[in-house]
Amino acid sequence: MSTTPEQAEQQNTPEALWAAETVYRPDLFAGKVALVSGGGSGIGRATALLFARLGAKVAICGRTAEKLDAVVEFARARGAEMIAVPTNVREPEQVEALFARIDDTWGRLDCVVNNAGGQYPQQAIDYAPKGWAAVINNNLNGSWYMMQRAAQYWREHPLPTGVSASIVNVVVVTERGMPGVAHTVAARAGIIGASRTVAVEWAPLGIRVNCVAPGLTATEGLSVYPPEAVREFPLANPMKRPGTAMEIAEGCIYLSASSGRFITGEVLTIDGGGKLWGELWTAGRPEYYKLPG
Ligand SMILES: CCCCCCCCC/C=C/C(=O)SCCNC(=O)CCNC(=O)[C@H](O)C(C)(C)COP(=O)(O)OP(=O)(O)OC[C@H]1O[C@@H](n2cnc3c(N)ncnc32)[C@H](O)[C@@H]1OP(=O)(O)O
Ligand SMILES: NC(=O)C1=CN([C@@H]2O[C@H](COP(=O)(O)OP(=O)(O)OC[C@H]3O[C@@H](n4cnc5c(N)ncnc54)[C@H](OP(=O)(O)O)[C@@H]3O)[C@@H](O)[C@H]2O)C=CC1
Repeated sequence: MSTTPEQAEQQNTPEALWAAETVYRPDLFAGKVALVSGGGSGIGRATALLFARLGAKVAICGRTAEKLDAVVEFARARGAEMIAVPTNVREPEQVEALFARIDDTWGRLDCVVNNAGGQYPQQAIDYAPKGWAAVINNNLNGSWYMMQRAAQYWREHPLPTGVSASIVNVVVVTERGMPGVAHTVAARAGIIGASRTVAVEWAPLGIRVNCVAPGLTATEGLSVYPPEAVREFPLANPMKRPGTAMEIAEGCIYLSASSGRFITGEVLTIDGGGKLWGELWTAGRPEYYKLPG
């Protein structure tokens, strides 16, 4: 299947996501509650809408209330149960309030997709200490506060016997590094390491912890990259196309649902083979690496 960048963008609207084909059955998450961070746009919105289509009650969080409200309004108009809880995941007390709101609303939680994140492209040698700290805080600390609070929630409110709780952390592909975003690769490698560790520590609580590593995916998040880099992005994998938010969402659902019940501590890479072949210069291609001609 070939998808142009323009087609991938068209597939990122709420209407297209709601209508998109999915392999999952409509009642997969009936009676269950999912939390998706960064649910106001991109991969998070696609995942939240897919959970809702599959019968889950869904809480979405992010820093910008308007983006969250638009998703909730869209989903409720189609019969879904969804709430928006504006939250900066870097602030532990806001994370605390988020979990309190979910508990007050539904008294239950089954799945967390920790998708909120972001960075800026720059050659690493020029990072300011404040910039490095901001990216680490967003992607390592923020995701950690969410994971840890979720585990504490399940320790206090165990799910019925035989039902596992699931955390999916959306990271980046770390195997080859990624020029221009060393700060985020460091943060996400930290989350992968923490996930593998707590997958063992939290198994006695019935909690599975996995990661999804998207390759280049056509979302509004790409707007922070230089046009030269964005032009080259779709060529960064053997399929020579960007992934779609729905393709990443279906991976998150696979790990969150009973299909993932024997999977923990794993990283599911969804990148069209990008970690095997392809170049991704997020801050533009340096002169040294330019090809002749
Ligand atoms: C292999 C295949 C895989 C393929 C994988 C492909 C990966 C590429 C595609 C990835 C796509 C995505 O992740 S899409 C998601 C992208 N979306 C985003 O990244 C948006 C969210 N980003 C952010 O919020 C910001 O970038 C974040 C870094 C966290 C900044 O948060 P804050 O609000 O705390 O920070 P700010 O006040 O804005 O900035 C703090 C400092 O950071 C530095 N800073 C911030 N922006 C800067 C910039 N553009 N250039 C230089 N420096 C900057 C400065 O030092 C700032 O200090 P001052 O100088 O004092 O101001
Ligand atoms: N698109 C891609 O090619 C790839 C994306 N990823 C990762 O996937 C995830 C989703 O990105 P994508 O959908 O593409 O881009 P988006 O920019 O659309 O999504 C990021 C979301 O995270 C939210 N967010 C960011 N920081 C915080 C915070 N501190 N607290 C709460 N919410 C926050 C943003 O909302 P708000 O600003 O309102 O808070 C936004 O809705 C990110 O972690 C990204 O790094 C990984 C690899 C590739």
